Amino acid sequence: MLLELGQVHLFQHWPDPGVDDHYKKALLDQVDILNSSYPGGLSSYIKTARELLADSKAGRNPFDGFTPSVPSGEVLTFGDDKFMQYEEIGVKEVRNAAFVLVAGGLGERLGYNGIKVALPTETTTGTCFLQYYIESILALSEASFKQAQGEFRRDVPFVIMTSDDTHERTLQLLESNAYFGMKPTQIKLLKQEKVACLADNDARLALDPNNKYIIQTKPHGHGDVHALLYSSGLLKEWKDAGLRWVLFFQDTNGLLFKGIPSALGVSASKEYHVNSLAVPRKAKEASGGITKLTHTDGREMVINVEYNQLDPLLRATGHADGDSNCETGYSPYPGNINQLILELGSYIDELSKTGGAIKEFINPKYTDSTKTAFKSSTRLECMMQDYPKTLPASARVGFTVTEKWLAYAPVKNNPQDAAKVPKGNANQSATSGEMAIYRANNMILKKAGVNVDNPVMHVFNSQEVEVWARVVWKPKWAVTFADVKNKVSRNNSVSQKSTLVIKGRDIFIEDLSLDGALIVDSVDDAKVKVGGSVCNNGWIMESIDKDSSAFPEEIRTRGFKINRMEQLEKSYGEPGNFSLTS
Ligand SMILES: O=c1ccn([C@@H]2O[C@H](COP(=O)(O)OP(=O)(O)O[C@H]3OC[C@@H](O)[C@H](O)[C@H]3O)[C@@H](O)[C@H]2O)c(=O)[nH]1
Ligand SMILES: [Mg+2]
Repeated sequence: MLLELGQVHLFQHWPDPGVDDHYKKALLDQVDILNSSYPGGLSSYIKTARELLADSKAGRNPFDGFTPSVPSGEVLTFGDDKFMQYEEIGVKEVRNAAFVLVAGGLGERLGYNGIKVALPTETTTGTCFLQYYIESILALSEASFKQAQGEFRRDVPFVIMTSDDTHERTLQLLESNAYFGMKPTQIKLLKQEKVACLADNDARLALDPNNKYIIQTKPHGHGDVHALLYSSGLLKEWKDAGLRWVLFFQDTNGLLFKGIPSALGVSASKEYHVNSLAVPRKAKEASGGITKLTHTDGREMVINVEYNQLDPLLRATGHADGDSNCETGYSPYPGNINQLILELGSYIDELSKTGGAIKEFINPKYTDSTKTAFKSSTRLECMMQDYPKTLPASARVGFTVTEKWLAYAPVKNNPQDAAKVPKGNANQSATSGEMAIYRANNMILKKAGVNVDNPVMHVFNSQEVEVWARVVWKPKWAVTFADVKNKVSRNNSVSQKSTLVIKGRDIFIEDLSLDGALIVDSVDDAKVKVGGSVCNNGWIMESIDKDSSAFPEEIRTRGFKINRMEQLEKSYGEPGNFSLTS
């Protein structure tokens, strides 16, 4: 097969039989993996690569013939009637959903030594991303099944796509934490394989510079998730079990689940086959723009245009300013946060046609303008949000825009790069990601009638951030705004220096005046009223030096530590009614 595919160079340097046989066999084992893990096998990979390499050499781009324009979608405002209705519908639908986390990326921009899902979302409680995701899925499904009295309770499936870079450590994180409360059978890990590198325009496979019996490989991108789900047989299993929705999300967004219920409500109400979540986007931010593309032949699609392609596309189609803000101070194109909600039936139909293959792209770096040689080997790549590109015109493809403070604060940049982000654009660092969680929780409490102090500005790791009271709650306390409103009543106030951690489910905040740190926990059958005046020295945030070896990497990367001076900590371990009033 390899000879037919023009890959004779892989063998030309081979010594006589009997020499290095075991390396030669290993090469063929590797070929076997590369062949079986790609939809259509290596022949399909090489064919596509030749086409895309020829297009790239000729300077044809995938957007040729398309004109971009601003699409219209569902725009939500946190806390209004429509938002709350969608949340209610969305929670109901969770029992028919499966969740998929793509976590195969190394996070080169972040430069963290561990896996990204092990990073703390915030350091008040130290909850890591994976724990937050799992507890959110559990809390949402609990809320969903509660509404469906008597209905068969299934375990809402959770899939994590890993890669060789993340697989072992993800598994270890789950195992050493008892799967954060999920049943081990509820979670499936699917590992993506890397793809073969290409050495030249003829798509000759590249050999590892240090070992001529190994084909060099690189990541193929998060688009692999579709082929993996399809070939795993899980989609069919889910369909047979009556599921309707598959929700995709990424590895480091501490606000991720705040936008899920309403967006799922939008999907269900509008019967969207594809619903992408978006937030207002600042020009030049590293997030793709949701764009309507109209082709000269009449074709139309609403699709993500990746951040590195938006500016050239706009310039090539008569927008001299390229990727720039409009009069609103934002890019007119909503920013893709890569949380996708797919309707399972149409998803399976589509993947049955494509085998899970996603439209790919190639990005070779040429040595010179003749475009005959590459600086280093290249490979095909694909993105999960490109799934709609092959859909028929009849597909219902929409998107939902929510406020940025509510739904998106990823941790993607290391402190040095985050400090260079233009003022007004998101830092996307561990520092800003943590602050965004406190801000969102304060904003939500404020909307529910709590008197919260305004934030103060602080500089940590050379980034200026708003510091609000450190308010954190477990997902089981509230998954929707209606839950928050139900658990907060009368006159409450929280000062800026405060820390409020709510760990139990039935904790009711009533006439609380907090100026300090308060941590409340309770078992599920305890009902606790939290009120009165709580005043203590609290937990103070102190700047630290990001280069000081005195602190672990998780702390250095945010530029502050929490000094736990004094707190009121209460835990209710027995069922019954309790009241904390001081
Ligand atoms: O091969 C891969 C690459 C990445 N991933 C995962 O895919 C997710 C996204 O990866 P990155 O964080 O590198 O993505 P980027 O920041 O480059 O862009 C992504 O998020 C922001 C959106 O606006 C972009 O449209 C989207 O492509 C992560 O969860 C990562 O772990 C894989 O699972 N496999
Ligand atoms: Mg990336």
